[in-house]
Amino acid sequence: MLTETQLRQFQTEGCVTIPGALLPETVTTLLQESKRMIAGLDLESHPMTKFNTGDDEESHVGDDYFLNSSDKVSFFFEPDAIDKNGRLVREKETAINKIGHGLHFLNSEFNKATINGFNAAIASQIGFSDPRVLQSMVICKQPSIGGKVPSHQDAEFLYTQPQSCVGFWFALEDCTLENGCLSYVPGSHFTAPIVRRFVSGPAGTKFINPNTGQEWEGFTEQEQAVRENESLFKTVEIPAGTLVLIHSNLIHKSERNTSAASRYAYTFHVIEGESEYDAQNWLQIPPNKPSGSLNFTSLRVS
Ligand SMILES: O=C(O)CCC(=O)C(=O)O
Ligand SMILES: [Fe+2]
Repeated sequence: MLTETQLRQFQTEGCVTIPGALLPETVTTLLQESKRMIAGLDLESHPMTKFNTGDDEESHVGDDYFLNSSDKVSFFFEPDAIDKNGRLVREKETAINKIGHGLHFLNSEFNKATINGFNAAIASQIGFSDPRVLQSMVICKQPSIGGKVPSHQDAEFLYTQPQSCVGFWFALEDCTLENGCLSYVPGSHFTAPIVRRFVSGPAGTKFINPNTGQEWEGFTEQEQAVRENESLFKTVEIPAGTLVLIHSNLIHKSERNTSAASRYAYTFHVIEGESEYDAQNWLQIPPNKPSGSLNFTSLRVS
């Protein structure tokens, strides 16, 4: 449960940190599980998909491997861990950017950390009536090459009508100023409308203007100013075990990891079952998955 102060902060700022949300032993288990999954990754059969939310033209986010990962445990590499011939230039243990997007139902430890009474109670406190877990991932933020996540709003990627997605982000290692801190513009969930959407179609992935449906033409100067004005961002250092709640419309980002320490985090996104999940969203859940249940996994525990 959130305290009243935490709930108020989420409502007014669009983001709140909840220390001690995971027991230390759960943090250890989830970290071990992440590393076990990476140890089991067979490089020979991997398509070497890169994941890059930056503006790099070369990014391969359109790959089927990425688009079809909603019901899998898929591994995405840091762009800087792969040379121009597609070969890994690091050990796989320090080369993975993220693992996703079906951990919440395919891995029993991540399932327990996701579908439980604590998370369900928070979901109901922040206004969900039918909370559904849509996607989950481990973000590794590897030492020295862990890429920055440019400022964005999660609703750009997980668009529902009305907007409903909330990110539940758990630090599995301390998140510090050196290893890729999160920061956000407090209150931007009220002031910054969603002006672009990341969609997939026959021609691959792209950003479109949600109002016109046409290709997105870039931020206006005013929109850009908010997203690039460092003084508007509030930086949060986050001890391991802390939960961070991120509102669908909140402008947030994270920095490159320039340190020698990794910054593992587990995050899943919840949407309201009664909201319409848009058919153009890049992430589509195949019918009858996971394993015969409804499209999304209900966060309610019975
Ligand atoms: O972990 C990060 O660096 C970025 C996280 C993020 O943007 C999210 O979970 O929505
Ligand atoms: Fe995000």
